Amino acid sequence: MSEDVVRVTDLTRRYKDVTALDTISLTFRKDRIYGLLGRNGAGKTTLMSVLTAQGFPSDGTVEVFGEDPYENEAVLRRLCFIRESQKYPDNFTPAQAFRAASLFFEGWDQEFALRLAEDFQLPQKRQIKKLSRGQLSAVGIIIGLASRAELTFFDEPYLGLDAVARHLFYDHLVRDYAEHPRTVVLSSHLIDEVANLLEHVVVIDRGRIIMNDDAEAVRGSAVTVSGPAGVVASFVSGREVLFEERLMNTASVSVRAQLSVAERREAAELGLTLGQVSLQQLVVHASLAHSGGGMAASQAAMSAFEAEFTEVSR
Ligand SMILES: Nc1ncnc2c1ncn2[C@@H]1O[C@H](COP(=O)(O)OP(=O)(O)OP(=O)(O)O)[C@@H](O)[C@H]1O
Repeated sequence: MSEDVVRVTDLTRRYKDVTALDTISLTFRKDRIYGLLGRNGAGKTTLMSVLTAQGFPSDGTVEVFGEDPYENEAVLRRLCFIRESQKYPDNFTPAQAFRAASLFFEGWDQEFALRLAEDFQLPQKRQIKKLSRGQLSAVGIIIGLASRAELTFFDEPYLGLDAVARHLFYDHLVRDYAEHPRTVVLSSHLIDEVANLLEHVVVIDRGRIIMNDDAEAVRGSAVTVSGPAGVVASFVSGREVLFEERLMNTASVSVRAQLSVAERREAAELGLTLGQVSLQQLVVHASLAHSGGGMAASQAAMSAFEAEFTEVSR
């Protein structure tokens, strides 16, 4: 039996003159945590909307649990989609939202929901419309976690959440996932924060997939070499330079490379320092390159781009 819970083939989604998704194909496997990353307007929400039947393809096919999800109750009951701007019925309290969720999701764990509500310090009897922005996000996060849906989408779920609450979310997600494996698709601009959660990374840029790889493989695909500029230059010669920074006579150059033990030893003998390139930097570089930003970017350009890429409105 197939381990794919999602199978998308040549999916295109157009909104009038905007092509939000452009002939993309991908699969999401059972019991993995996916990061769905990309710049503003890349097409992430559109993809999640189509997969959860809240939007429909203009072209191509979408299968979720082997079936077309559109108006398919049996499939939709196995999905949970938590959006950035999640809406609830007027006058609902969190307690009522949890009750409604418990009726819909077979795997709902009320005890877990209450524990999460306590951790997030969520007033459960206050009307949702009176909650703060961060508390509203907490309601969505609790429903997303406690539903234990086989396929859970979190689309930038933490608008307004403070750093403590965001880390609570990450901790609970990882721990609960270990006990109750399922497929989670997390869209986020805070790549460094979520990097350690992700097992697989899908990056979309202007409606196209530009990266679809195991997170470990992505992380291991590059290295930063630092030291005297001339020595660094000759060590990285012939390799694809992702970005570089120079300060006086020293340089720090990130290159696409998986160095062998011998190469690492050689670097050490030359007095060079090797460092990891973060997932965020690699994703930003991929987006920058796809946007026509050229090959190697200066560190300043990278930083500016990174700030723009990871900016979240609060
Ligand atoms: N209902 C709509 N009508 C017209 N254009 C739309 C509609 N929804 C989305 N778009 C456009 O489709 C593109 C993809 O939007 P989408 O919301 O999927 O991006 P995103 O990757 O989720 O962005 P963000 O990170 O900013 O949330 C954008 O150019 C957006 O303006």
